[in-house]
Amino acid sequence: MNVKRNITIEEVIPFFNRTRTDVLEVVDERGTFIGYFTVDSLQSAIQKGELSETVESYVTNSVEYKDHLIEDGLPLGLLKNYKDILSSNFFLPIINSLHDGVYITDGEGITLLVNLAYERITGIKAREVAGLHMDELVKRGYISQSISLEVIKQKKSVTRMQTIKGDRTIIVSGTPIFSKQGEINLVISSVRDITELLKLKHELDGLQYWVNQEDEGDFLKDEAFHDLELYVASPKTKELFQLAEMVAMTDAKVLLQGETGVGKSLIARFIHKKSKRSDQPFIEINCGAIPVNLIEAELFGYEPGSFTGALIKGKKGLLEQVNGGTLFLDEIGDLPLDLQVKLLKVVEENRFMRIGSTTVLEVDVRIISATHKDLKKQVSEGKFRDDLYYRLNIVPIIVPPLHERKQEIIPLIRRFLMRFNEKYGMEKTINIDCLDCLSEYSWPGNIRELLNIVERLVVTTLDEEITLKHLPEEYKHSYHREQGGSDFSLKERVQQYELSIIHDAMKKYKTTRKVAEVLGVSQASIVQKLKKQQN
Ligand SMILES: Nc1ncnc2c1ncn2[C@@H]1O[C@H](COP(=O)(O)OP(=O)(O)OP(=O)(O)O)[C@@H](O)[C@H]1O
Repeated sequence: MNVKRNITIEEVIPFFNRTRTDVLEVVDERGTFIGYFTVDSLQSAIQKGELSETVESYVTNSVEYKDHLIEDGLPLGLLKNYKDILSSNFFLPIINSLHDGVYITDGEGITLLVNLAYERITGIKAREVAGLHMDELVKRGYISQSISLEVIKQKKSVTRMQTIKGDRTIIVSGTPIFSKQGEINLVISSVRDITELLKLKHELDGLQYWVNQEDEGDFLKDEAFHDLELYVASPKTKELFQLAEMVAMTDAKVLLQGETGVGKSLIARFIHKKSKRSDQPFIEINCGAIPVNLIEAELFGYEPGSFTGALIKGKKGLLEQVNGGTLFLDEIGDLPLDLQVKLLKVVEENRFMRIGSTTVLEVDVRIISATHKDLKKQVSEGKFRDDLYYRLNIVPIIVPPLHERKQEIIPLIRRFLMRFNEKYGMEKTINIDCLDCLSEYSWPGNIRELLNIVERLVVTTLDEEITLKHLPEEYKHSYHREQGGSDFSLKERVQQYELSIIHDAMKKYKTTRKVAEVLGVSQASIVQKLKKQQN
């Protein structure tokens, strides 16, 4: 802070108050430095009653005052030595009183200061790292990645989520402090342990779930839900089941659409249970799983000796067996075109003939169909008859994939955990990081996959608590990728990355042969990598 040489002692007093300094620079009219005006001079001028004198008459040129000048709130002379400031009796207690961890490096990445909270959160002691370059810390394995170095490289603030000590999740935010010349003087990184926060978040999710349960009232208490072991864990799913309940009252044909494992069969059974046909049979046939030449015989039945391999007495088809009840045609998109014609007759008139018979049989069957394919596209490609499509699709019910109803993941895990604990007489729990990781996973196999992994974890985990280390690698890829770092070696990380590429490709191309072709490696290598991961 500088003052003009011709201002009076009286006028200079507020400058001392404002800047809390004890030395001011004095300049001439052109701004050229001519000396210092100190608080001692001020005192002596006041004692002498020379308040109307100019500061120039009290100017001193002694260089000892230079270090007392205040710049950016810090004494200029001391600015040369951050270590002294940072380790001063004034600064250390302040920084040690913070709940968040603080890590300070200079502009080169040399560790200057680590506070107590940092030691507590990371287990890394200040005396072990003081004076070390961040590169060295990474090399010695203290940390997997240095945020400070990234800040220095990018010349801007950087924030990352990291896993430390295997089970703690932390958020590290590094901020650069620039000099007037635009160079980085210091990098201040704050470290917050968010494990507890995540726990709270998931407890809240869990709570929300129970609140929803209360909210469901009679809807959930209905025994149809319990018989089917069906959980309604979000308003979206509730709407879906309310729609299903409404159509259950009628005989309207329902077409359920959605990815594999989302719960289409379950909804079909729910509709049946809620309908007036509930005490009649419910029969499910998977049109994609039965060989084409057998579907016809299965559905329509046949007369004695109508084809080679037929039973002597002939056979009742499913349509006859399910008379009065509900027939669920799963994977309807796989039904061959010639059978679609025959099915259309049943759908339109409730009439059909057994194979090898000329007698028309009449049945009263409700048909619910389902598909994971885009049936409309199949119609436009000539693979599915449009008349049949419109007949079956009176009420379309679209079941969204699990990754679109993320808030259901944790409640479902909890419910399935309870189910399998009960089934296997166990008392397993799942820790919060594991839940967090599973809630970030993409669930290509939807609820079926979730059900299977929870059962597998309950049965195969020896510890009482299921943690991240018990999860198969494929469930951890996106989690580690998202967190931008982990305590894994480079080799492990490369392997994880490689596997995530294979998994993404498997989702797209379905077969190991095609994936091998696309990725330019042998099929055996893909199979081997996937197998290795499962072991
Ligand atoms: N809301 C739910 N509550 C409890 N379990 C569910 C729920 N939805 C689905 N499931 C379970 O997930 C598994 C897969 O469901 P389902 O067989 O109905 O799926 P899908 O869509 O018919 O699959 P696909 O197309 O492969 O036949 C089943 O074990 C089912 O009981």
